[in-house]
Amino acid sequence: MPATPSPVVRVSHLSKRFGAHTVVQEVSFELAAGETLVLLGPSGCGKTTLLKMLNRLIEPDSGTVEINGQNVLRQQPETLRRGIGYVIQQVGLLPHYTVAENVAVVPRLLRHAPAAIAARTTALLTRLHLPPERYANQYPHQLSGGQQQRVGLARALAADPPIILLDEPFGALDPLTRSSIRREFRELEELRNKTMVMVTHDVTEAFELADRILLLEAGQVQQLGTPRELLFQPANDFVRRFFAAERLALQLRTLTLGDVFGDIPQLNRLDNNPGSSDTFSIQTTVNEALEALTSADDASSALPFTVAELMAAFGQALQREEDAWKR
Ligand SMILES: Nc1ncnc2c1ncn2[C@@H]1O[C@H](COP(=O)(O)OP(=O)(O)OP(=O)(O)O)[C@@H](O)[C@H]1O
Repeated sequence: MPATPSPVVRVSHLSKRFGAHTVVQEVSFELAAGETLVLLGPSGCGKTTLLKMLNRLIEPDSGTVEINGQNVLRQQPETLRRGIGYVIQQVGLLPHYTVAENVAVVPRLLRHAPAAIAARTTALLTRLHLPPERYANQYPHQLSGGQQQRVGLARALAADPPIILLDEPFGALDPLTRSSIRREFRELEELRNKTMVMVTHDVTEAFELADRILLLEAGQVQQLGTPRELLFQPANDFVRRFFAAERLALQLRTLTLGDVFGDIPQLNRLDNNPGSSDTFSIQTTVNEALEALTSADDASSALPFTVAELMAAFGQALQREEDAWKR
């Protein structure tokens, strides 16, 4: 059997107290390369404190953090942080530096060659929908909140760190901008192979971006698992209640056409049809298919079922999930 690759991040029994208040309690998890873990939970549950212990912005009282098998306490915090991208809600761009200069901060510290830095900056700004000829020489105050957030992301990616920590990266944006940046973020080639830990208190965001979710309450792990596990196999009443208000929306986003219709021939045809394979597949979520079927354009003509058929199949799939869990 091939050896299991060792985790990129390993957190063991991590705890932190502020005065008499235990903010993070005995938290453990491991992250494989390329995995996205979302830290989710109510305000004040310890998400940010946990995140900041990964790059030593906060030192733990007990427990260990290992990155690539090395205890972070044995590394210089500055060296450690240069190898880990960090994106925060407040963005923290340097106001008297241009966009390009802000993006280049870490590569300059790392003494990358100027030509390489310029090429990387241009590529990243282009990829993040900030055409460099227009934005490279602008200052942060000349940008919208969404654009500043993109520059913050470009800066975190500039030195190509394998690990990225994100603390409410879209928190300051209005809901529409937020959801469109989130879509871009999901599709960004630069992020495909990164190992990421992201803090949010937005349940939809967590479900859209996470491979696994770590749900915290009062510093304690309530459940660690895939979005689907948290939704369909809640570990306790807290987990169940946490998702109750948005349960239907999350179920629609979690179950796919493959889940609800099984392996039916029409769906296989979808996969094999070059005209539609980019748009719909058995991995398309019920939510995406529903949006297409109810939209004004004719994207839905590629779908071999109606809204009513989709909803009926969705209802049956939910029942199957619940029955499987009861067994
Ligand atoms: N430096 C500090 N000194 C004392 N208490 C702190 C400090 N930092 C955080 N806390 C407390 O620790 C608890 C957890 O804070 P933390 O910021 O980690 O929570 P959070 O889950 O990220 O919250 P939010 O979603 O509101 O940002 C809170 O009760 C907070 O008041």
